[in-house]
Amino acid sequence: MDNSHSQQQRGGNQIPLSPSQTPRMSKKAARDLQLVDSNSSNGHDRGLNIQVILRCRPLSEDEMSAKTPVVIFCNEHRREVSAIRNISHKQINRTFAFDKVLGPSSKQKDLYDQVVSPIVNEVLEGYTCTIFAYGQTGSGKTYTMEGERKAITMNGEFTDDKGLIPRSVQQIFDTLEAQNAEYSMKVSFLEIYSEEIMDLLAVEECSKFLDEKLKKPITLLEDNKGDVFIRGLEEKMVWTANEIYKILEQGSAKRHTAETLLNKQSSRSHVIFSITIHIKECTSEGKELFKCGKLNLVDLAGSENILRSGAREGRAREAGENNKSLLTLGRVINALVEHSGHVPYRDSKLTRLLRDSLGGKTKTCIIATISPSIHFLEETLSTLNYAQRAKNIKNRPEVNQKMIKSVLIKDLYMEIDRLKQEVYAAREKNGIHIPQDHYVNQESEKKAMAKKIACMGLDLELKEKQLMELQELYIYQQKMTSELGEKLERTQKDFKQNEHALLDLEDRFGQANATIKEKEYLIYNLLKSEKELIERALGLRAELEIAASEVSSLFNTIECKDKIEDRNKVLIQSFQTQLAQQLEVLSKTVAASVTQQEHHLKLIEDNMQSFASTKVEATEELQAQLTKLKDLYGSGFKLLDDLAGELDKISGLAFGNLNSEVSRHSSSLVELFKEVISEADAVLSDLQSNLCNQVEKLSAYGQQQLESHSRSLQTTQSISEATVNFFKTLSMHATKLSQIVEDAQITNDQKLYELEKKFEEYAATEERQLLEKVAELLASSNARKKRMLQTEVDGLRESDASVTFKLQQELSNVQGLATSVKDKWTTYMEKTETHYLDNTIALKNGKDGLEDDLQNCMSKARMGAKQWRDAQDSLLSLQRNNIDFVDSIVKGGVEASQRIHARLSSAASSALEEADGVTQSLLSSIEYSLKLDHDANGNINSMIVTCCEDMRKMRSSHDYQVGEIMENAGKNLIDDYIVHG
Ligand SMILES: Nc1ncnc2c1ncn2[C@@H]1O[C@H](COP(=O)(O)OP(=O)(O)OP(=O)(O)O)[C@@H](O)[C@H]1O
Repeated sequence: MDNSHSQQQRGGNQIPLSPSQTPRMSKKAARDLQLVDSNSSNGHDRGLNIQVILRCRPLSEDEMSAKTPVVIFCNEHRREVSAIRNISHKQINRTFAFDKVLGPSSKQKDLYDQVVSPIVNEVLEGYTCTIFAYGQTGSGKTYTMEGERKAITMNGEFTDDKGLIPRSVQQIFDTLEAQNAEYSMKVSFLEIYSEEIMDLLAVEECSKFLDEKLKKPITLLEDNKGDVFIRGLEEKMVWTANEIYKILEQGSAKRHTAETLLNKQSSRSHVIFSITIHIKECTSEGKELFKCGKLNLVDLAGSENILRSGAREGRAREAGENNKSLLTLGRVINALVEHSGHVPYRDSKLTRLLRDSLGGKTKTCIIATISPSIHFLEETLSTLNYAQRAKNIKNRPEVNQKMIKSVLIKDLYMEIDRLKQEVYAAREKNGIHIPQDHYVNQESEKKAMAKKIACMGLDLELKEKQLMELQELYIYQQKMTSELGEKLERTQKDFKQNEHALLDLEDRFGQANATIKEKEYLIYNLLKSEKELIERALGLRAELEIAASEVSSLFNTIECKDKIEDRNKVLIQSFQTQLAQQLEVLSKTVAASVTQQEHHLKLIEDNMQSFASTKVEATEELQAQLTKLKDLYGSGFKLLDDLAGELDKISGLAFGNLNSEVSRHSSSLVELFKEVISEADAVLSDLQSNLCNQVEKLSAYGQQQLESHSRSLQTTQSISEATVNFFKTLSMHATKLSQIVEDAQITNDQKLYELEKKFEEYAATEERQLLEKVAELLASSNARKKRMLQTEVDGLRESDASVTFKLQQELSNVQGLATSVKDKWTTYMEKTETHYLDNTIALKNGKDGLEDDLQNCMSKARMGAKQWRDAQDSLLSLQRNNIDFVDSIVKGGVEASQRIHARLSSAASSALEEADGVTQSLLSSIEYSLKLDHDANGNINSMIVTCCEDMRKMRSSHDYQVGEIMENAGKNLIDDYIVHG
């Protein structure tokens, strides 16, 4: 009937174990021992998901009386829980599935039977199992783990409200007793508060320092292999269930005492109650083995957030630390679910201690507790999310290795020795004394702790700074909150005012609705008509766009035309400038040629004048020589007359008979001389007349030359004048042409501007009219526009054609003018050539005549000389004939005659000599004159040839230039008007 009693009776079956002995230590020892049983073959080593149970508590009495709405609905059958909330602005409808769902009506027994009992059986099989209770404050964690405080009756019996811990304890003992097993059991009870571990089973040493010693702080350490163990944790051996209940009561009492001191600590601390069981087994070979099972029952702190839990100032750290454990637990769960490489077990003591329960070899169950109240919906959803995530964690549960008795005993002896040493050290010396290796370990731990403390100090400073910032933020937020509160109040006031206004507005709204309906009908009709209008307008717009595109193409054409006209203008201007340049060159060439010709003519004139003067001089010299000759002959004749008178006198005196003869001879001689003189006179007069004739001819020839040259000068001048006139006319025509082009352009521009203006006016008018009478005007408008455009285009074409015609006319005029000028030029050139040829012929004739005359003169002179020689011969023969005859008669007068003869001879020889000299000089003069003539002829010929050549060259170059210019101009103009056409 009393479980504790019955257990005490079976105390002899229980195995005493060291308080610090844990399954981890068993593992360590097992390395040196024989491995008896392997759990790898039992099929439980495969990944097994953590079991997650959802428990929803019922509404409390207060909540029920306040008619708190329920927002959580559990479907145990489908193992689903739904959070449903319907508010106008926000709608929540979420469903979560778990391994088991226990609704508000579920009892403690239901949970235990369905969930915990199988776990306890696993523990008794040698597994380590952990059960977490997770949820917000007041959701029923403690109720689930421990049960109602009044669950124990006055007789020490439990009511139906007892939690899973007492039920588990009861089941363990019941099972072991039923098996009649030999076992040992130890329990530990600790609390993690502000990341500090408190041993809830520690003995109170001194009531004086109750506060300090109330909970003995213990440390969490890791060995070299990273396994976690707790130094200084009390593990109490228990033999009966009642002992455990007492321990639980004591531990809870400690918690409650602290709670009164630290103000509701329970909801912010994590509590772990552990039961470790060693059960003896005998193999078939008779060997004694010990299997070890462990059950961890964890009541976690409330999962609500720090601010909501009301942590302030000094308690912020506490809340933060507890929250740190919870947050780390969450992060560990996330890391395990997401299979990330690093799992932050070491970040909190809770996760360090329960490392094996999360992703390790432990069988784990999480009981998530929630409230159905609407007020905790947010936290409830958070818990549900958290639990659902935790569902995905996989553990690989393993049965703890079994140990043989001897090893276990050896291990226990070692532990006893260690404890004895501690006791010995304590007895020998005052104060605290520990063994050497413990001291060394503690020192190293101290150093590590000091380092850690330094780091934590820095961390603390940082955290304090952050805290300050957060406090400031918090103050600011509070300020904001108060402001917002004020605003809210104001808004509420406004809201009330607005409510009245809203009612008015509602009335108005009703009226307006009716009006709107009427207007809607009107708008509908209007929209319909507007739609039709828009369709029509769109059609019209399309047509307008087409018209606009046509107009733009027309504008483009006109623009193109403008460009062509501009180009023509530029071409004409360039042609004009080119023509002016070439004309200038031509006029310069003509002027140069005229100057050259004038120069040539002057040269010819000078030459002719010099020739004429030379000729006149020569002729005068010749005349002078002839006169001299005449005088000489006259003096000779006079001398001869004198001699003859003397001879007459002598002969009259000496030879009377001879008078007749002498007079006969004399008369015959006189006659002869007269004849000779007359002949000589005739020859000389002939020569003189020839020379005069020649002079006349020369002067006539000079005159002729002068006349011809003045004629050619006149012709050249007239050619120059004609050319200048031609160019003047040409430039006048070019000016006219450019004027015509400019006029045409101006007219076109004007017309285009008018067209544009007209088009704009038309477009505007049309638009206006179109809006009024769209459909009717469309056809007429288009026709009008087309007509207008056609008219304008025709006008433009006509003007273009007229301009083209004018330009062609002007071009033909220019061409005709150029042809006539060319003809005139040719005629002038032919005339000039003819004149030059005539002049040349006349000059040649004159030259020939002159040569003939000179030849004639020469022959006459030769004849005169011959006659003179004949006369001399006749005289000599007459003298010889008369010598014998006169010898006798003129014997007396021989001497005189001889003297006379000698004198005559000397006179005759001197006369002959002089005559020869004169004749010689005459001949040389004639030769010089001939030479001069010849030279003059040569000069004149060469000059004429040069002139002719120059004229020919000039003519050909002028012809070519003028032809080329005219040809180019004609070509350009024709080309341009071909392009324009
Ligand atoms: N399933 C349930 N059925 C009936 N009553 C319950 C249930 N769960 C909780 N309660 C009641 O709700 C109250 C709060 O429960 P409990 O103290 O266990 O919450 P808690 O989560 O442990 O809170 P804290 O974290 O503050 O310790 C208790 O009075 C308890 O009796």
